[in-house]
Amino acid sequence: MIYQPEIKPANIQANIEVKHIATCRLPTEWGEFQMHGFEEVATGQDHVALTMGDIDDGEPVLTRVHSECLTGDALFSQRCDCGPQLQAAMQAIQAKGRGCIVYLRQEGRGIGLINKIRAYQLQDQGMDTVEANVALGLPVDARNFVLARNILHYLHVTDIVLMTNNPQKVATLEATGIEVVAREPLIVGLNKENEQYLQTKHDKLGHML
Ligand SMILES: Nc1nc2c(ncn2[C@@H]2O[C@H](COP(=O)(O)OP(=O)(O)OP(=O)(O)O)[C@@H](O)[C@H]2O)c(=O)[nH]1
Ligand SMILES: [Zn+2]
Repeated sequence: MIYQPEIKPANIQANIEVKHIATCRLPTEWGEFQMHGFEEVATGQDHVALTMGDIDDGEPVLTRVHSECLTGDALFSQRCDCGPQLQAAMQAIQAKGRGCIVYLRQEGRGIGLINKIRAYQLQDQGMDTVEANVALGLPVDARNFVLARNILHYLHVTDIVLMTNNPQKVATLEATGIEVVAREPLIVGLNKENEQYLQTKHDKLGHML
């Protein structure tokens, strides 16, 4: 438990039940993972987890809880650090031969792709990442991490070493019942385009950068 009292977890989050659908091999540039497909029971929204090695032996599992970022993860955007973080997490898991990536389809911190594009448009006009969401009448962070807990529990993972710079993610996961035994920073992908964005994440969202 590395909960820091000054960091408040997000409000008690709704339980989003998931069901496991299928699992396959996923050979990647960073080794072979198993890819597990899940669906939310209520909506059918899909999510995946990538795992490597034996993760159900009760030992803490090196884990990344990654939120979908189409622009950063797939389109090589330099507006954020998501793509390099995902890559670094996969590399770290390969180096250990054991770990888990929960890939949540909660694009744009949960506001969805189109709203993220709207928010980027406002950021092009001078707002920061927080101000843009507020100006759109949207939550700054609408993600639900109970979902991640449910996926981890399906995989028999209860104790994790979490790769993140976001202390609120640690606190929120702990509030869901996941034991975060340690945090590993993921400071990669800095560039001229995302300098200001990362500064805002540090100043307004408490990220440890
Ligand atoms: N609404 C909004 N979402 C963004 C923006 N930039 C990145 N995102 C989304 O933010 C999510 C990633 O969250 P981050 O705040 O970058 O990082 P984090 O997951 O909280 O913390 P780390 O574990 O350290 O990566 C992804 O879903 C991205 O699509 C933005 O300017 N506006
Ligand atoms: Zn991103």
